[in-house]
Amino acid sequence: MHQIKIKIKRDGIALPKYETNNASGMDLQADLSSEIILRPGERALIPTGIHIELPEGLEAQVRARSGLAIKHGIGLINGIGTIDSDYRGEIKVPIINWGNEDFTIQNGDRIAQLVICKYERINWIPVEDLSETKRGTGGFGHTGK
Ligand SMILES: O=c1ccn([C@H]2C[C@H](O)[C@@H](COP(=O)(O)OP(=O)(O)OP(=O)(O)O)O2)c(=O)[nH]1
Ligand SMILES: [Mg+2]
Repeated sequence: MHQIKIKIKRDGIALPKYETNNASGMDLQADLSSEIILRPGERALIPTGIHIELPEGLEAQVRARSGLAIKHGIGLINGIGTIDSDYRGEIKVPIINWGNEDFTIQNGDRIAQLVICKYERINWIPVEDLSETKRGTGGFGHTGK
């Protein structure tokens, strides 16, 4: 288990936690002074009140919660949010209401989840030719349905 530093903006903000024994994600709670109502099609950047310090080699991914997606059409505008290991700002969640009803977010609501992952950094080697493979340049449905 990695020990990761976390700074919370003010008293009363709970640390994100795993909800079950082997959950990969920790839910992120909205840190709001007043509720936000998202009309259908509206988006908002929701603060969480937390800042983290990841070591080189670990990133955090902000992912949607499937229950909110299925029940209310709530998703992340950016697909999966990337929290770089050198980011020290507040983690924020860019959410959108894809549903057809208003969605209300209150302080403390669990709006997304945070997954800590390993990442690799690379150097490019520019070349003229790449190795041959059976797939070659085929893609995007090339192997059939
Ligand atoms: O869902 C997200 C995505 C990003 N971030 C923060 C952490 C991340 O390290 C930083 C930059 O994110 P990203 O690289 O995805 O955005 P950008 O538009 O490329 O901004 P920048 O030019 O600052 O890299 O914003 C969040 O708080 N939530
Ligand atoms: Mg960037």
